[in-house]
Amino acid sequence: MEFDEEVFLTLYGDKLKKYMKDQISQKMVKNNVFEFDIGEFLKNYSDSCDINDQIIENPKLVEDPLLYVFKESYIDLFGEDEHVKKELEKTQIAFKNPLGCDKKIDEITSSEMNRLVKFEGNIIKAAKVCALLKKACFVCRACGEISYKTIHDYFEQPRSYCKNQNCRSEMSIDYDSSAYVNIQELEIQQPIDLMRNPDDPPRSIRVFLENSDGIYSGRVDVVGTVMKKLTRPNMPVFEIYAKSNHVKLGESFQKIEVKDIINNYDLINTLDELGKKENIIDILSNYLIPQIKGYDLVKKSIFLQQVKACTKFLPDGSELRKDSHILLITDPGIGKSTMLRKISRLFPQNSYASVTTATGGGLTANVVREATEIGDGWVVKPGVFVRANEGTACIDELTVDKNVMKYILEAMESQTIHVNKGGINVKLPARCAVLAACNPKRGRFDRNMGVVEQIGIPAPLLSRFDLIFPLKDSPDRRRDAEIAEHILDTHVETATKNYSKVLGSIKVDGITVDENLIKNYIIYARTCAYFDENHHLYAGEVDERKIKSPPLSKGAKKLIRDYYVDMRKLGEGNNPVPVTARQLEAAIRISEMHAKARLSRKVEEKDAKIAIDIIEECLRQVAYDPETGKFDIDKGMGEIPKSKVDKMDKIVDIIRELSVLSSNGLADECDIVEKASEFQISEKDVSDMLSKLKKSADVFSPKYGYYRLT
Ligand SMILES: Nc1ncnc2c1ncn2[C@@H]1O[C@H](COP(=O)(O)OP(=O)(O)OP(=O)(O)O)[C@@H](O)[C@H]1O
Repeated sequence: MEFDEEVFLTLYGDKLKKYMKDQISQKMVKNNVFEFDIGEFLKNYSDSCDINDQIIENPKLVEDPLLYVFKESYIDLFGEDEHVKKELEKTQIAFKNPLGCDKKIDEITSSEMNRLVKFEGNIIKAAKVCALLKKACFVCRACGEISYKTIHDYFEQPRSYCKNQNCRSEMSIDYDSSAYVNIQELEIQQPIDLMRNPDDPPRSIRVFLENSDGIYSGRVDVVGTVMKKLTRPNMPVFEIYAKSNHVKLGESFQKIEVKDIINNYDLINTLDELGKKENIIDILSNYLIPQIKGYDLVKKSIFLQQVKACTKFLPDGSELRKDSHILLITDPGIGKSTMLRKISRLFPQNSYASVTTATGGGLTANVVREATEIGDGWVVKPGVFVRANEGTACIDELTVDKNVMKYILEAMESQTIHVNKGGINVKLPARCAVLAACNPKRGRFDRNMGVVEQIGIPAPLLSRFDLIFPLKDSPDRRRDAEIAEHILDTHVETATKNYSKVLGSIKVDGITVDENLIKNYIIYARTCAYFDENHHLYAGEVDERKIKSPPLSKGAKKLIRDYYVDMRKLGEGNNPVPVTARQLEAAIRISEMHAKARLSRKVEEKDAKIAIDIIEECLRQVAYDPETGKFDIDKGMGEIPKSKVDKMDKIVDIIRELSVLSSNGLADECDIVEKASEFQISEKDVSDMLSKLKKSADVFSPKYGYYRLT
């Protein structure tokens, strides 16, 4: 359809003028950009629906007549003086809500050239914001004629010739009188949930975003014109890119999904019915990772982690962490990678990475030099934690690289990633739960050693995990037979595509529960959409501060407080310190998750009881000191346990005493061992502690077998 400006203005000029006058008087033009909301216009003028097609087909050609109408509307409203004239010359049109041009990134091909498209994707690269010459002011050096010309194609040298009949000479650009806009170069990747095959390499497209305030991460909706750029001087080969002046941070995935849920009354009734079942959390969590048999408490904790705790904001607007981080330390081959991969595919915001292949920057964010068209080449590349914002970052083989663990600490506590390099200084949101997994230091658990000595994770990072599950692979005839049966059934069902016993859906009192229903249930619980009073809030732009969520009941508060105080009491005197404030907050978070997971309007005592039981079970497995028979949180969080600290002090006293008594000021290791045995400290413990004291430079060994204090 050939575009004719005259015909366009004849057909739509009056309606556009009326619409624009209404819009201009309602909201001032921001950054010289008038957002023309096509959908909104058609609501007012449904008989002009052809305009939508005209705009999609010829976005560049339509801009000028739209601008002409805009200027007329503006002058009708505010009159015209030199200032208004100058401002109007800088104005541009941004298209919003075009109808019928939604594309997936892998569908944006040469057939879309010069057309308007709408697509969504994740920002995987973002350069710094620069200034773009948008409206060139051309001056004729011969006769002084001045004209303005919008630059549509960045890669063509702008040219203009004098319109004066007697002149017609080429004009030159007056850069000082030209109009500029912010521009940012982005690379946007197709989200995994929009891919036909999630295992295919995702497509990405370069986007030049005009009027950008600086956007560096997140899932975005883009409206833009498909353009081309010559890639080689001597071959007609072009790279496709999108030129946009309207990018909107996409609403988080669950908010989009929850809109579908709250409009589906049958689904709401089904979910509400499920929430009433007595042991619904156990049923759903056990079915969450069907291919793995057993580890019910781990699966329950992972299920609750997906539900997330309540969103709470402090008066200063900062958010209290609602994500519980979970660490699995497992013997080889028990299914940790399978569990992480399964969770990473549950929702688009969930991401998976293995530290064997990911760098610290790859997990958090990188600022690197790359070939960009604009800017000085520095680009921000959001990592797994940023891409998992509002979801879960599944990090496998956590301990294979000590350097990587340093990067993760900030992300897990502050839930933001701060990058400041190459002139780019931004804070990226990383409000995600972490589900991490690793093997013990020596590859598998040594039954003679405490768990924490075998973890190899620095204490500050270890203490960020609400729950730590050491999973040992101990041969057990009955359990091994069950797992073997389960694995065999899994293989048979995947081979025959007959998902029945292991991978098929389950019945809960007549309700068929499949993976899709579980996802909906988790979103329904996570967003508290089961509170009717939240439904209208999810209909439009969601303000999380207004979402109602289950408050802690008096009984639950008392239970958590008493648990904390009782366990802290165990730390009195010479006893090890059993819990810290972090475990208290973990108890609050997990109680809230459990209440939400059963669609309860209140966090009750039973939720707090279960949360405390889960935490105690972890403490028992990780922080329990077999020698003293007590909980020692320092042991569980990677510090040296109290009992070891007592023994360590004793060894130091012995070295001090023997050094003073000996002629050369050194304590002989044999004498240390003999003296230590009087305090029930074994030779192995003496040797361990001497090596720890040497490593911490508390003792010095000038020659083999002899020690003195530093
Ligand atoms: N309890 C289980 N139930 C069902 N399948 C299991 C179980 N444990 C292990 N498997 C199977 O064993 C295989 C190994 O699992 P996976 O690769 O996840 O182990 P891993 O713990 O990651 O091993 P590694 O620590 O060596 O990486 C997978 O095919 C998994 O399905």
